[in-house]
Amino acid sequence: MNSEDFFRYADQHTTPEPPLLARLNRETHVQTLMPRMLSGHAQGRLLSMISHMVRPRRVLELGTFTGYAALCLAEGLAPDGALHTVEFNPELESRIRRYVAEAGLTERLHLHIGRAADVVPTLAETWDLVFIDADKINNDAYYELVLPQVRPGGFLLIDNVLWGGKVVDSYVVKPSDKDTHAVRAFNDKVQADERVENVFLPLRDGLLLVRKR
Ligand SMILES: C[S@@+](CC[C@H](N)C(=O)[O-])C[C@H]1O[C@@H](n2cnc3c(N)ncnc32)[C@H](O)[C@@H]1O
Repeated sequence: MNSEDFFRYADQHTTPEPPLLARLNRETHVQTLMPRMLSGHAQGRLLSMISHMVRPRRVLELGTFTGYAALCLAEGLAPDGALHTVEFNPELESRIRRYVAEAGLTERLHLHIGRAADVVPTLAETWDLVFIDADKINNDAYYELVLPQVRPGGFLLIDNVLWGGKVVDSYVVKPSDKDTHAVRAFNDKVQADERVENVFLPLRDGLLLVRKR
């Protein structure tokens, strides 16, 4: 049995996507150049489940893409909760806003078009839950930027920490492969970071679940 069989079985035993998300998933695959950036069915349901467990008042996402994960993370918001998401590609804006409106979240889901490093310092919030999923080479910069804004006991999720499997020791990384070096260094840093507790989930392309002490 290969890993495709395992992933298919896992999908078959995970609550299906809500219809709006299934439509956004399909539209993203038909109309965008890199649809595999979208979190997708199983990871999306995990983000929703974590959001329901945390019941966050304030959620931050870095890297919106078409808005799929933002909609999943918004599912568990507290009644007075709000989600801020940052995307630097303005071509994605109209689709994101259309789906946010269809989900009835226009008042609670705030899209910021700009670079994460520029937008985050302008948001005077204390975060209960943060999803870092933008340009991976800057994972560490975003982690250090947002960690002081996360409440003690709050959570961070960092996506693509397996980086297609290139993080494992047996993979020989070329010196020029800056992204892989950055993802490896970031994962090692979090593992040694006394400020947090962490669990590495080998779901999809790897999700690092971090709790600030
Ligand atoms: C992996 S995708 C996000 C997927 C989305 N979180 C989801 O799960 O459906 C990464 C996104 O980050 C955006 N991005 C890249 N660099 C960025 C930056 N410096 N600031 C904000 N967004 C950035 C890209 O344009 C892309 O849409």
